[in-house]
Amino acid sequence: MTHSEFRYAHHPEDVKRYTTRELRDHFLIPNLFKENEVNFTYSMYDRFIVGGALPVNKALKLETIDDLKSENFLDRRELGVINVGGAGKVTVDGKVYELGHKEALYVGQGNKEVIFDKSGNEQPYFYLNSAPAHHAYPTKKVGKEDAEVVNLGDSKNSNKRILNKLIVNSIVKTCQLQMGMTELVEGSVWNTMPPHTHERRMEAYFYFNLEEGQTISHFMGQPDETRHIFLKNHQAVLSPEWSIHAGAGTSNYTFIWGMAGENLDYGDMDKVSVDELK
Ligand SMILES: O=C[C@H](O)[C@@H](O)CC(=O)C(=O)O
Ligand SMILES: [Zn+2]
Repeated sequence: MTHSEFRYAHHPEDVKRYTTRELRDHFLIPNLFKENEVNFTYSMYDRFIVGGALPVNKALKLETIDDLKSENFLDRRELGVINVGGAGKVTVDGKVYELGHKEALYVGQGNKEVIFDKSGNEQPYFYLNSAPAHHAYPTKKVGKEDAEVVNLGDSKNSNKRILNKLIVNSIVKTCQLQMGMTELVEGSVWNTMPPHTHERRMEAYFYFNLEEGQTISHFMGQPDETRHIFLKNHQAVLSPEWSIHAGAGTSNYTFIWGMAGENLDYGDMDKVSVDELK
């Protein structure tokens, strides 16, 4: 079964007046994983789709949704998949890709049948990002050993983390999509601090590997007008092009970042220093 929810884009002047409830309704994606369902949130931020597929006792098909008005989901789109659970497999037009924990798959535009399933007894959790695409690039698996690893931060500033570029243009050809995974080292809690914006691209963060009973405060907003949203494990949040996107947990955690928009230049960021934040 497939569910989809629609989200409009927002003007930063309007968001200044949002209540906690409104911020959560518009930006937080609280329920990505439901048993035997594919759940999508279709946003007007670069028409980026955030989703989750949780095949428990049956395989799940990537079905089209009303918002697309296309016969197949990937007729005019590309898809990124990262498995944040146990061993799973994704079958793309008959070809099987085994995806272990923290492994990624790029699925090119034009593929008709995509099936998410378990590989054995373990429970896979497939996190999905999709963006409009105008060219069919080849489908490609990106395993842990294929990742481009960047060490960021230090324990003195509680932001020591390992950034893994997975679906980026130096590793796999894409039209718009960029995805990767950042792992916070034990004792470190801050991601993307110092923060940045990139008006050329929107972004979505998906937080996982957060221990039971812990929480993450995700920070958004223009650098001089910030707001926060408290998140639980397995929740995602949309980041408008005008917004910072950073977080601090009550413990360490891992998160997936996904972006789409004007360019494929990962390093195109407008950096903000911590003393500019308000
Ligand atoms: O535009 C890029 C993204 O915000 C992330 O890659 C940042 C991140 O993972 C980090 O600093 O921990
Ligand atoms: Zn960013």
